[in-house]
Amino acid sequence: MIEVRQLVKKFGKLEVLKGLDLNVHKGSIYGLVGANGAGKTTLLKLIAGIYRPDQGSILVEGQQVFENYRVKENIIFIPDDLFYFSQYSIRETADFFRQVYPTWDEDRFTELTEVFGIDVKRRVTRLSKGMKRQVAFWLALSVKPRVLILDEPLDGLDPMIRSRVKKLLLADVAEREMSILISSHNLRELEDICDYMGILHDGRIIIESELDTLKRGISKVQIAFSEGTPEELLKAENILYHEKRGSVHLLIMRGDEQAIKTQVQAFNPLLLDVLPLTFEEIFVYEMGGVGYDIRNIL
Ligand SMILES: Nc1ncnc2c1ncn2[C@@H]1O[C@H](COP(=O)(O)OP(=O)(O)OP(=O)(O)O)[C@@H](O)[C@H]1O
Repeated sequence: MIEVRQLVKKFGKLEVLKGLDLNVHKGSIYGLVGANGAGKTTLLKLIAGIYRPDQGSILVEGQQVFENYRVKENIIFIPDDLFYFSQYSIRETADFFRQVYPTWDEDRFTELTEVFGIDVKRRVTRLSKGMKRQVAFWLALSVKPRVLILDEPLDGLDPMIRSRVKKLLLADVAEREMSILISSHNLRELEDICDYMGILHDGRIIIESELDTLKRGISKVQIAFSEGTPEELLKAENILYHEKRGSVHLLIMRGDEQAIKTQVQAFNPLLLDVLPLTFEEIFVYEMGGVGYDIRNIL
């Protein structure tokens, strides 16, 4: 659905994206994460066709995006900093969307009044920050795009609306195979809704995986032994991180839960706990591998 190959983007001398590859499958939700300034917004703007790539290609449904209005008609981008025409009411903004997007669904717009419930005569720029964000989703969902690109999307929505918007997004993915690319620092929320994850670091996607696969392949292990610790176990190649707290060893190990249990039980531990990592822990761990401090998450 979205295929990004060897993408390079520079701002003056600053090379933000350095040959980046990314794949979003049709009908999936892809969570894009990375440190502040990693280049997430830049990447989303490139995929939405707002920026021109310096090198590489961005294909959406097999077609280049930049200056291709046919493809852009099927893409909605909700940016972090929303833009609305200053004099327009919600109704006038909706009319503008109806003219721009051939897939605009007026019935859906009316139906969604029940969810968003803001008077359509109100001028959008005079609404609160959260209400402006609600209008962005209201309009986006009424377009029924094939691709939805969201930059820090749910920030500022109250918990009730947040949960309803998530349900609406998931329903569109399930029913119409809409694809969503979503950038957020809220890893718990991403873990709830995404099926793929990509970690952007130093201008590239350093890890791209189905979330389940990512989670199955790595575990947090707590072990203790009645007598001395078997050095042989601690030398195992699949141990990615080791720390001793009192008599308990905390390990991050690659491998599925059963394989890890079999491996460790051979050394007769007094205590053995194999726990899944949350996506937040996996992210912090993987970033640890590229120079971040991970001690505090264990
Ligand atoms: N229009 C621009 N002109 C010059 N530099 C830019 C421009 N847009 C972004 N940058 C720079 O590119 C880098 C990546 O910025 P970007 O906004 O894409 O990061 P981000 O991953 O979205 O960050 P955050 O998580 O803080 O929102 C930063 O160093 C930023 O200063």
